[in-house]
Amino acid sequence: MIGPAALFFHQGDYHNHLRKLVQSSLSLEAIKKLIPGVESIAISTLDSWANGQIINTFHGMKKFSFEVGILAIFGNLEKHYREELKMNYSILDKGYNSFPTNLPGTAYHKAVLARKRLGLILGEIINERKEKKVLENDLLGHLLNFKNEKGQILTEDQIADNIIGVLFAAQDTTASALTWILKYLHDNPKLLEAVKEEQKTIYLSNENGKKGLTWAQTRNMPFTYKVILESLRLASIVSFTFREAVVDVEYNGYLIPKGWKVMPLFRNIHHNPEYFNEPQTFDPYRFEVAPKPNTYMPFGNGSHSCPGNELAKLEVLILIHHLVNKLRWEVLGSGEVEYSPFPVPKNGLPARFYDLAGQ
Ligand code: HEM
Repeated sequence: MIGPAALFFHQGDYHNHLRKLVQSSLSLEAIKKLIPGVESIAISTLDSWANGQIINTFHGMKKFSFEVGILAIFGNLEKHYREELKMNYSILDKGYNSFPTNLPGTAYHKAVLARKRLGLILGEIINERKEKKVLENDLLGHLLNFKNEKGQILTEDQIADNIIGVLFAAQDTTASALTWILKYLHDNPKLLEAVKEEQKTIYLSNENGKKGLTWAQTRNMPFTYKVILESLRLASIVSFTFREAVVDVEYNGYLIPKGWKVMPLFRNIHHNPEYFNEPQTFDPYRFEVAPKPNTYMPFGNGSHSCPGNELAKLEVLILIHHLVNKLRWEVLGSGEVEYSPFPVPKNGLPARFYDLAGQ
């Protein structure tokens, strides 16, 4: 449903080539340039919540992370394309994990049709780009310009699968992280005050937000950054991954034979008291000391680790900056967790948001 040619389903040469393309479109140099765009998406997202109605925080954050994903992939894409992609992707999103009954009316069937339409829309965008012949530095530009050592280029299907793959990898993960951060800060008023203080100083130096955030400012939010690290540890959004033993491996006296599937459980490592004292306590200050090597892996590890981790942290910092400077929020939901499939506070953390200036 996501697309068989998406990079995370592959290894070897094809994976290496694609990973380089994705990595270079999400490098520090590339994401620096996205700051004004991400900021304007953050501001309009928050403005739409500020009237006190009940918001499903996770759904709201999903809209935000999707728009940021579109920006990183296509740069400034025309509005009608953005809307069509958004509408069809949300149908795909509802059906990709449903029981695969391909009968009219089922979520699965609707998702299959939406996936076909997404392929067509992406085809149109690709053709337009090719006609314009401009060399863009976004992910689509990198995918279109690729040629391997034999001079082969990527097919339209390979490009479409990888675009949908990146959107898939980027959306729920980042939205879940943001939702947990809002919950943890709400539950820990002293920590929220410390974040506010840090962000207020930056806001004031930007003439009450009249000037946009700079790259240097986003790299100098030490406490907010620790809140993000600790939220990723405690929530462990991607709680495990799959690997396959490519040779016989001996581990702790056990033999893992070649070909066996291995499932490293990041959450168990993140919640192990040997590595993180009182692991169930939300304590950003623990990150004043760097964790031991290989005990902190919210973005995975090795050749498939997350190429979007810097963009994810950047967009979270930007959203939190504007959130704490402009709004206060009341959480209405309980503390329970549900898996959809990523862990999210129950019912997406229903909350009311109020404009601080209007009070
Ligand atoms: C807080 C947000 C995020 C978290 C927690 C997260 C976590 C992860 C993890 C744990 C993996 C590795 C899975 C494995 O090893 O099997 C991964 C892979 C990946 N992530 Fe992220 N991610 C986040 C945001 C993003 C964003 C914003 C993007 C892109 C814009 C992205 C793109 C990818 C891609 C393309 C892969 C597959 C890499 C490969 O197979 O080589 N992620 N992510």
